[in-house]
Amino acid sequence: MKSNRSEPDLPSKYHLFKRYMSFLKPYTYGILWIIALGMLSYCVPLVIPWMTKILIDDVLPGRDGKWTLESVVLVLVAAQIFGVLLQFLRNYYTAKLGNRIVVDLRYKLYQHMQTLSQRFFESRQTGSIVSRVLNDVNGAQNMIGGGVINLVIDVFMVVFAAAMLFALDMKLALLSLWLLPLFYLTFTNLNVRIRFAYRYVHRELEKISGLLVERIGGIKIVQAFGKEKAELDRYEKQAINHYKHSMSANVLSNTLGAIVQSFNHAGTILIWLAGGYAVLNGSLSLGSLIAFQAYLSQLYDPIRRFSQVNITIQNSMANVERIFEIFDMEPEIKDGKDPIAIEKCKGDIVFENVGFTYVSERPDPAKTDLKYTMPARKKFYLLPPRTKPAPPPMIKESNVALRHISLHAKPGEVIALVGPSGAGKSTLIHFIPRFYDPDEGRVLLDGIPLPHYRLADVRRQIAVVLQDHILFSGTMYDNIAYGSFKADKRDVEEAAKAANAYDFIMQLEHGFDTVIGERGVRLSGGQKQRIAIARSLLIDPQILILDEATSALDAESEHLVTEALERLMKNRTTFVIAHRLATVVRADQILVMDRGQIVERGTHRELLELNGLYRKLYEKQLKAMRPEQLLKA
Ligand SMILES: Nc1ncnc2c1ncn2[C@@H]1O[C@H](COP(=O)(O)OP(=O)(O)OP(=O)(O)O)[C@@H](O)[C@H]1O
Repeated sequence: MKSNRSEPDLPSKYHLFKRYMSFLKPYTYGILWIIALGMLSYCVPLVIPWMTKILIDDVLPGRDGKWTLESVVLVLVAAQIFGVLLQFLRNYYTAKLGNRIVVDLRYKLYQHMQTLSQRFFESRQTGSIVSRVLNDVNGAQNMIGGGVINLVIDVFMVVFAAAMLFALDMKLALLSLWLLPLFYLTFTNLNVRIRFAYRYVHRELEKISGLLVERIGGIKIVQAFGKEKAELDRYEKQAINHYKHSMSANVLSNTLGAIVQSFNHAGTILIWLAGGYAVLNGSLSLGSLIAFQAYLSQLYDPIRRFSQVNITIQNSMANVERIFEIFDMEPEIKDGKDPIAIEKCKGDIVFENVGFTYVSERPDPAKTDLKYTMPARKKFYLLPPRTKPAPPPMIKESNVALRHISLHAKPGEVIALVGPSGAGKSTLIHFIPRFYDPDEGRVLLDGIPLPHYRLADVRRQIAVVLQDHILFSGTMYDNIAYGSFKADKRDVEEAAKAANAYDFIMQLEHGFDTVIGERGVRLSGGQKQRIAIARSLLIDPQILILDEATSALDAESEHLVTEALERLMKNRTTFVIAHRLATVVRADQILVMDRGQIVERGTHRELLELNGLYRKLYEKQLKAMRPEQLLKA
C-alpha cells in the first residue's frame, strides 16, 4: 500500500490541477459550452456602455447620425433580453455539469473505497470516510462550475474591456492598468495561505463528521451512561476548532478582497480626475468618459471577482487534494498476476506457520492542529503558513497478534476456536476471506496459497456470520438475498425455512416485504441471527466463518438458532469462535489460543484429559457457556 496515512505529502497545485482536469476529460464539451455561453452573456454589458456613449454624445444633443432614440432603446432592450436568456442557460448547464461531476466522482470514490483493505476502515472513523465522499466531492465540483469556468470568462472579459479602453483613450487606458502589478503581488502572497487555510477547515469538518457518526451510532450508550453533557462538550470543542479555522480562512479571503477592492476604487477615482481634466480641456467627450468608466468597471470587476473565484478554486483544491489522497491508496489485498478461478472449492484449509502484526497509525490526540498552531484562548485567527502544512503528528502502534499458527481443516470439519479475550481468535479467521494477508507463513485453500486465486472467487466460497449480525435497511427479502446473485423467491423462502426464520417472518404484516431498519433495530437478537443464517444458507458456501453471539437468548429462541446453525454447518468447513458449549463439544478440532498462539489442540475429551489451559477455561468459563443441545451433540 502506498500510504495509509491520512495526510501524505501534498502534491504541487499544478500537478493536482492537471490530474483533476484529466479526470474531468469526459466533460470537456460541457465545460466549453458553458464558457461559450458565459462569453456571449458578457457581450451584453460590453454593448451597453457603447450605446450609452452614442445616446449622450449623438442622440440626446440632436446630432445627425444613423442612430435615433428609438433604435438605441431597441438595441438596449434586445441586449438585456439576450443577456437574461443566456444567463439562465448558463446557470442551468453549470448546475447540470456540477451535479454530474458529483455523481461521477462519488461513484468512483466509493468504488475505490470498497477495494481498500480492512486496515483503511479500521484506522478511520466512519464519519471521516463519509465526509470525504460527501463534503469533499461537493467542494471539488465547485472548482469547475464556480471556479475555472468563471476564471476563463473573466479573462476574456478583462481582455475585451481593456481593448475597449484603449479604443476610447490610450493614455487613460494605460493609467488604469497601473494596479495590475500591485494586484499580482498581493495575490501571490495571500493565495497560498488561503489554500492551506481551507485545508485545515476541511480537516476539521472531517473530524466533526467522524465524531457525530460515531456518537450518534452509539447514542444508547451515551444516554445510558448519562454522558450527553460530556458528548456535547466534546462536540463543542471540535466545532469551535472548525469555527476558528473557518474564520482564519475567511479573514484571509476577506483581506485579499478588501485590498483588491481598494485598488479598484483608487483606479476609478484616478480616472475621474484625469478623465475630468481631459473633458474640461476638450480632449475627451463626456460620453466617452462615462463609457470609459463603465468599461473600467468591467475591467476591474473581473479582477475583484477573481479574488472570489480564487477562493472557490483554493477551497476546491483543498477538497480535490483530499479526494486524491484516497484514490492514491492502493488496496493491500488484491488479485495477483493471472489469478486462478474457482467455481466451487473443496474447503480444505491449511495455515502454515502464520504470523501477523497489526500496524496502525492514527493522529496524535495530544497534538491537534490548533494546539500546535494557536494558543487555546487566543482571540485572533491564525495565519496559515506559506509553506505546505505538515501532516498532523501521528502515533504509530504495532501489536503482534499471531505467531506460528499452523492448522489443517479438512473439508466439512468444524474447527472451534476458544481462548481468553485478545488471544487472536478473530484475527485468525480474518485470513480466510483475505481481510488481511499474513505477514509470515501462508494460508492454503485446497493446497494452493490463497493469494493465487481470484479474490472474488475465494470470497464467494465463504459465508461469514458475525456476532453483530449486520442487517441493512431494506426488506426482509433483500437482507436474506443480499449475498446471492441468482436467488429467486422460492430459494429465499427455503433458506428462511431452514434458518427457522420463515414462521416469524410470515407472522409479520408484510411478510418478506417488511422493511427493517439500519442494523435491523426492529428485530430481536435471535431473529437477527436467523436472518443472518438464512443469508448464509442461500449462498451455499463451502466454508463457513462463524463468530457466535455471546449474548444469551431465551430457551425457545436459542433452540431455533441452534437448530438453524446445525443445518448451516452441515458438510461445510466451519471455523467458529465458540460461545456455546454444544459447538465446542461437537467440533472436530478445538484450537485453544492464548496470546497469539495455539497452545493446545484436540477434541473436547482429549483436551480435558490434557489438564492444561482448556481444562482451566472449561472449569472457569466453558461450563458456564450455554450448554443447550449438549445432549443432542
Ligand atoms: N484492528 C486492530 N488493530 C490493532 N490491534 C488489533 C486490532 N484488532 C485486534 N487487535 C489486537 O490483536 C490481538 C488479538 O485480537 P483478536 O480480536 O484477534 O482477539 P480475540 O481472541 O478475537 O478476542 P475476543 O475474544 O475478545 O474477541 C489483541 O491484542 C487486540 O488488541
